[in-house]
Amino acid sequence: MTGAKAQGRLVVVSNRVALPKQTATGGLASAMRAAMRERGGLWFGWSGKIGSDTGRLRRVRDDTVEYVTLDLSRLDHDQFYAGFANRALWPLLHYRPDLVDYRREQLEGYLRVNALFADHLVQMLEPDDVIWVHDYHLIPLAARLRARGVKNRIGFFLHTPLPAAALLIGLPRHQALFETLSAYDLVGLHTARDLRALEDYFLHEIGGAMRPGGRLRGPDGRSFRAAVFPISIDTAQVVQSAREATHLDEIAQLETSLQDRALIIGVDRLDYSKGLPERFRAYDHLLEHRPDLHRRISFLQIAPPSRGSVPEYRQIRRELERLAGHINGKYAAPDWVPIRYVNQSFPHSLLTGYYRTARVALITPLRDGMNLVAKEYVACQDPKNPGVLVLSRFAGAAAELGDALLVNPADPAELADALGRALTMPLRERRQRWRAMMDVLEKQDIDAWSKAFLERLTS
Ligand SMILES: O=P(O)(O)OC[C@H]1O[C@H](O[C@H]2O[C@H](CO)[C@@H](O)[C@H](O)[C@H]2O)[C@H](O)[C@@H](O)[C@@H]1O
Ligand SMILES: O=c1ccn([C@@H]2O[C@H](COP(=O)(O)OP(=O)(O)O)[C@@H](O)[C@H]2O)c(=O)[nH]1
Repeated sequence: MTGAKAQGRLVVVSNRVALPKQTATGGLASAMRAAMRERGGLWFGWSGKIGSDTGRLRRVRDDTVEYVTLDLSRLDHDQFYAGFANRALWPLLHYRPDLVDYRREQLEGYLRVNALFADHLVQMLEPDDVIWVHDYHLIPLAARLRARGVKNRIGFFLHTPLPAAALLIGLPRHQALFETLSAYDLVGLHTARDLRALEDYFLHEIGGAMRPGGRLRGPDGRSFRAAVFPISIDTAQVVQSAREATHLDEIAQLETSLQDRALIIGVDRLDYSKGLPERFRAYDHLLEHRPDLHRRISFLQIAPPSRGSVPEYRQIRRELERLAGHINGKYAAPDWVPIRYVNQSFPHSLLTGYYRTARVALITPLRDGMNLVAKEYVACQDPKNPGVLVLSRFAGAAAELGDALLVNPADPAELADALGRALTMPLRERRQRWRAMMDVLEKQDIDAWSKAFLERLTS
């Protein structure tokens, strides 16, 4: 970090901002909160509020971080956040072209809000600031800043997967959007697969080139670096939080309610990318084929509602209610409920206790940029008696956590087998797998991630 610090204040820009004392249910907010705590600086983004006008600024200071947030008007919110970002880009980036609902006026709203972010930001910037922009909501922001004369170093990190170029080109006006990445100095991605997709897109779809030294050149002649920086968690803090949570009343209550049954846990925003219906069907499959497990296990799925203004999210919520009801109706006994399905968010400190109580974590997104819950689950385990992580091959975390039981989430039988194996895994094997994953998380924590990115950006 020293290299970056010498170059001035850190200015983070993201749509979602983790304001002090707010429960942050998304990984970007959780991770950047931890990263900003270490470094300090300015964090600029959406306030999370819809006002009568776009543009009202709110300022809060908390220790070393100054938060400046912007209200969005209903129209801007609907076109930018609930529209182009989450009805066109999100499904595209998660390999779901069938769900992409592209509308030109929403793209225009998206570009308008990016220009507005640039207008406000320009007024707050100092010449030595290092600017770090986050995620698919703000892809064209650097181009808008450059057009306003900003010469500072600007980095971009994509928190979602980047799908194959063949999918990216299906988006109308894709080049006008994605070629603006060349206005950044550095573009960071979670995995080598995402980086390959970016290179392939620039080299083979839009007439870019690879320059000697590995910089990518866009068709506009600007060049930038692109590299892999897998995001992580504040490992030491999460370990400590899980130890402390063992004393919480809520954890004792959960343990009492389990009556010695093994707890399986899932924690996901209610999002179609998280593979929740497939997971519920796999659990159904397990109960159907393993009657010996009835009454001996309990599955807690925490799924806080997310992006409720987007129709696909309301639909997945209805589908899951139906599936949970179906499974409980089929197998429940007067003293046993197979699925506890909870549409509520919990403070991070309490979640760490739930993770530690669980014998198995079932984390099976169809596609996920990283999935920090997987990493948090591992960090929260009791080293003497760790639980088992069942993890989708298609979560970015699988690239680093190869000692989890890796599964294809689309196959309920494969998933059910992995779950059965996790529930009976001998202690020795659980410890070996946990130790190998913990070694990764102790070395690659959130601090190492932000240092690596910022050092590369400022070198
Ligand atoms: O801001 P929301 O619309 O409420 O959504 C929450 C966040 O979801 C996505 O998170 C991603 O970032 C995580 C950290 O890198 C990563 O582990 C996960 O795989 C991603 O899904 C989204 O990318 C964020 O912008 C949202 O804030
Ligand atoms: O009730 C909840 C549910 C989730 N989270 C946190 O939200 C983040 C979710 O990040 P992840 O990368 O797994 O997925 P995303 O939601 O960003 O797609 C993790 O830090 C969770 O601990 C939380 O604090 N409370």
